[in-house]
This record gives sequence, structure tokens and C-alpha cells, in this order.
Amino acid sequence: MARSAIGRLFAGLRCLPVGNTQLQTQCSRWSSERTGVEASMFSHKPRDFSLPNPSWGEEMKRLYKHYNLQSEEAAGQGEDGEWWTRLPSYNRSLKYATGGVYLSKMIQSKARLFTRNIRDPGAAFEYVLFFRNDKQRCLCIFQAGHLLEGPPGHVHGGAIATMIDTVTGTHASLLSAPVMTANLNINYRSPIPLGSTVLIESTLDKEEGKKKFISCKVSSTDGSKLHTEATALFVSISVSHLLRG
Ligand SMILES: CCCCCCCCCC(=O)SCCNC(=O)CCNC(=O)[C@H](O)C(C)(C)COP(=O)(O)OP(=O)(O)OC[C@H]1O[C@@H](n2cnc3c(N)ncnc32)[C@H](O)[C@@H]1OP(=O)(O)O
Repeated sequence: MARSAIGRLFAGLRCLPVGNTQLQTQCSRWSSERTGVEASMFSHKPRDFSLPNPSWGEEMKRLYKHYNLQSEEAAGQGEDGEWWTRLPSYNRSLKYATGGVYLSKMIQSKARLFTRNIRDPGAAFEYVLFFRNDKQRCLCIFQAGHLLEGPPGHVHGGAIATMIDTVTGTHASLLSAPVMTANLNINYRSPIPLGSTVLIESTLDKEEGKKKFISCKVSSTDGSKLHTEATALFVSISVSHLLRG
């Protein structure tokens, strides 16, 4: 019972991140044809955290416009060429799941995505993710807020790791969800000033069965400074993997 409810939830969630109105509409339709559980998932309009807010600095806004424009132009151009599509981003995914070792009522009602759980705009993780149409690359514009301080005036290494895991994990999920991070190797090359905007780019290196190898780099927005490099391994899991405890 619990497994099938969560399986349906994952199927629904795979539709959610794709910033494609047609696909979302199809998913909504698909869901409403099934049980009321999925229908209720789409009956409200959750907040999309990757839309501009007043905390965004000039560089964040400029880059957002740049990549968003590519999506809009591509939409009018058909299937040819390369373009980026923005991914919407929500702060919860478990609300309607039932049962399971971890899915107590408390968790169902209070679970929030780690990077989206601070309401104060600009205080922590401000980011927007785009994926390229061939899904070989993802790109994230990230503005690091004052709550992410590590060394004075600079971003905490754990916060950087969180963003790398988020970008590469989202990338792997786009290829085949659900996945979990099996391995993450990070080299910190130069500190990231607090409040600055950086680019996080992930590239699919190879796929081997259940494994996806993804590399990632964090750099200044003009590309002149490499802040961080990483490689990550994601392994596809069955939904029952999350229920084992
Ligand atoms: C929409 C919102 C998106 C937000 C994105 C956020 C992304 C965040 C992602 C995470 O942070 S996940 C949380 C952190 N990760 C974990 O807690 C994972 C804990 N580890 C596990 O659950 C399991 O170890 C794991 C799922 C990774 C693997 O277990 P399995 O039993 O499924 O795999 P198995 O042991 O059968 O290994 C499968 C393959 O992977 C390889 N492998 C597994 N773990 C490895 C490892 N650590 N290093 C290298 N290789 C590894 C393993 O050798 C094997 O290779 P081969 O197929 O070639 O034989």
C-alpha cells in the first residue's frame, strides 16, 4: 500500500521539475485520471522559488534574463539547436506520501527541501537551474546569502557542497529519477565571497547501468575564476530503497 502510494508520488514528481508547460499540463491530466492523491498534488499552486525576487542582485537578474531569453526564443524555433530551459523549484515533495519508516505524519507535514527552507528572500540559497535540451548539461545561477558564511566574508564549504549536490543531483534526476548521491568529491580552489553570484555547471560524463557520473565546476560569472571543482556519482534506486530505514 505504502509502496504503491510513494511510487505514484515519484511518478508525479518526475513531471514537476520540467519547466515545460505542455508537459506539466499532460502530467496534471495524467494525475487527475488516477487517484485523488495525485489530483490533490496539483490542485494548489505551490510557490516556485526559482523566480526573481527583490533580493536578487544585478548579476543574478542579468544572467536569469540571459538564459530565460534563450528558452523563450527556442520555444519559438522548434527542435533544432541547443537551448536552456528553466526548472521550477519547490520546497516540498513528501506532503502526500503515506507510510514507510521515515514518512511519519510529522514528516509528511513538515518536510522541506533543505535549500528552500528559509523564507527570508536572499538570506541563504538563491538559485535558479537551467538544463540544456539534450540533458547533457545543467547550469545554475547561485547567489550566496549572509546565512551561508563560513570563513569571514566567504561562503561555507558545506553550503557549496550542498549546491553542488543539488545541481548534480537534479541533473541526474532529470536523466532518471529516483537517484541518490553515492559519491561526491570536491576540490575547493578559491573562496566564494558572501553575497556574490556564481555559475555552477554540471556535465554528464558517462552512464553505466544504474550509475551516472557527473562533473561540476563553480566559477565566477565572467569565467575568469574557478572556485570549486567536483565529481559526483549517482545511483538509481528503487522506491523501496527509501523505505528500508
Ligand atoms: C527535485 C529536487 C531535486 C533535489 C536534488 C537534491 C539531490 C540530493 C541528493 C542527495 O543528497 S541523496 C542523500 C545522500 N546520499 C545517500 O544518503 C545515499 C546513501 N547510500 C545508499 O543509499 C546506497 O549506498 C546507494 C543507493 C548509493 C547504492 O546502493 P545500491 O544498493 O542501490 O547500489 P549497489 O551497492 O548495488 O551498487 C550499484 C553500483 O554502484 C556502485 N557504487 C555504489 N556506491 C558507491 C560508492 N559510494 N562509490 C562508488 N561506487 C559505488 C557499486 O559498486 C555498483 O557498481 P556496479 O553496478 O558497477 O557493480
